[in-house]
Amino acid sequence: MTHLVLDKVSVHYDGRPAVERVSIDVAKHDFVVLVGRSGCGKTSLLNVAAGLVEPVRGSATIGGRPITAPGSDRAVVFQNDALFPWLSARENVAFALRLRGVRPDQRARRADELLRLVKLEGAGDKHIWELSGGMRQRVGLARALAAEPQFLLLDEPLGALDALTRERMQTTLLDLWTASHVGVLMVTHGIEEALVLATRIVVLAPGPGRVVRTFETAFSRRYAAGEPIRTIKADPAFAASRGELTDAIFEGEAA
Ligand SMILES: Nc1ncnc2c1ncn2[C@@H]1O[C@H](COP(=O)(O)OP(=O)(O)OP(=O)(O)O)[C@@H](O)[C@H]1O
Repeated sequence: MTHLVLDKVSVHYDGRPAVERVSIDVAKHDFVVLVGRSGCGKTSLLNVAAGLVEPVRGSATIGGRPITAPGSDRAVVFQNDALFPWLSARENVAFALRLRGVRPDQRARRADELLRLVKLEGAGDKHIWELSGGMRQRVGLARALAAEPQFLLLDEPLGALDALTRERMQTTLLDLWTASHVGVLMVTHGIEEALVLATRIVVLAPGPGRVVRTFETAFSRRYAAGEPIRTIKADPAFAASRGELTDAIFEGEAA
């Protein structure tokens, strides 16, 4: 099985350490979430995985091959992803299909399949400026999946959304992850979001960024197995994990 592996990665900016010796292993079917206080290096690590930042020490590999640049095996989605506002939702997704070399006569059908996957069936003709924030973010995800990546790299993809839309998008993300068999590496500031989505949570601390705890979690697999998200969140085990994760994030911080 293909793994995306960061092995003892250190990142420096202008000679100053931002991340020290962090190791993360994402297999296909994993949903690994990075959490931690501001400045602990979450985005830097995602950028290493994306091939946008080169570590000063350690290695980043995918399927054993070094990551040296962005590649079609990884798709990145940011908080405010730039879609083309003058194109329709379908055309935005079709654009990514064109880059992949999909034949013109197949693009619209495939784009509609991807829009269906993110629950935007029927919105293909709408222009981006006609869509809500949550709908735009779903177009961004459909476009990312158009490249048929093995791994999705998500940097606060739901951060700009209102609380209710964000909650709904969490289950959309889980549905996508289940249906598309991609490995996910995601950054979030949301503690509950991390618990809902992750199969593994990596807690980082700043000064410089390092791993302080790793949690294996089962809530997202329970959702994937058919348990309703409300039931999962009402489980006392969920509240207990939330407390434990919060403690791990703020451990060592002056009260
Ligand atoms: N391009 C850059 N040039 C210089 N310093 C940088 C650069 N990018 C990040 N840093 C520094 O590296 C450290 C880690 O930043 P990074 O953005 O990876 O953390 P983060 O955990 O994602 O933060 P946040 O939660 O605030 O988004 C910070 O101290 C930041 O100031």
